[in-house]
Amino acid sequence: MRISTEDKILSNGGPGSGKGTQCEKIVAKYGYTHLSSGDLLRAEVASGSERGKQLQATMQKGELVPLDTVLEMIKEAMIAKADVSKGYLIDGYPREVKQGEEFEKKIGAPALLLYVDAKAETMVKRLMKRGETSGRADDNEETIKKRLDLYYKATEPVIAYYEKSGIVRKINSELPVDEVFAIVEKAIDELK
Ligand SMILES: Nc1ncnc2c1ncn2[C@@H]1O[C@H](COP(=O)(O)OP(=O)(O)O)[C@@H](O)[C@H]1O
Ligand SMILES: Nc1ncnc2c1ncn2[C@H]1C[C@H](O)[C@@H](COP(=O)(O)OP(=O)(O)O)O1
Ligand SMILES: [Mg+2]
Repeated sequence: MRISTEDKILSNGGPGSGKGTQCEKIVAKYGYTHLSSGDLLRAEVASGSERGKQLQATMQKGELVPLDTVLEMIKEAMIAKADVSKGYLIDGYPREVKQGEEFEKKIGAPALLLYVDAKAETMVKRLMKRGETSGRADDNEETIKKRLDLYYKATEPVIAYYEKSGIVRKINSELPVDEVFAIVEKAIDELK
């Protein structure tokens, strides 16, 4: 499956930076198909499948699930929406450079990477707050710390990897949600 470049936007950034929040607003305004790797994985866990049980254990530890699993899920979800999609907004993928390389090989190059950026301190605060109601097994102090460490080690290099192709737009996510979205809108509108 190859999907044209202009039909793919990536949303990346640390845990709790605000990717999901901005993606929701993008979907409401632009009608893209939102595919969050974390949501896809949590749906698999919720299904109670054997594969889901293994994923659950990995996610609870704040680690990355195997590349093949997550790429296969994204690909399947893209195919399922191919007829109706006005373009895809892929959230939380790639989380390591290797995932980016495989994505380019199997699906194609993206047009834009929204780099949703917030300070570590801000992300921890937001995740602890989210944890009060999210019911997510990974929104606890210990796992948050591991996710942050892994983010700086494995995922930040992804941003540098895409900088080379000039598609990265850094979004200051320290601002209130609507102000963040104004920056996001500008980045997307520049594509047109
Ligand atoms: N710009 C913002 N200002 C304040 N709180 C925010 C902002 N963006 C997101 N949040 C809050 O931070 C938490 C994490 O946001 P979320 O979108 O789930 O992040 P991610 O998908 O990157 O983990 C949520 O509880 C959300 O309401
Ligand atoms: N692309 C990917 N590769 C490997 N593991 C992934 C993944 N996307 C998500 N996961 C796993 C590990 C993450 O810690 C967990 C939660 O992901 P998420 O919902 O995208 O987190 P958040 O939105 O808080 O950044 O799921
Ligand atoms: Mg999210």
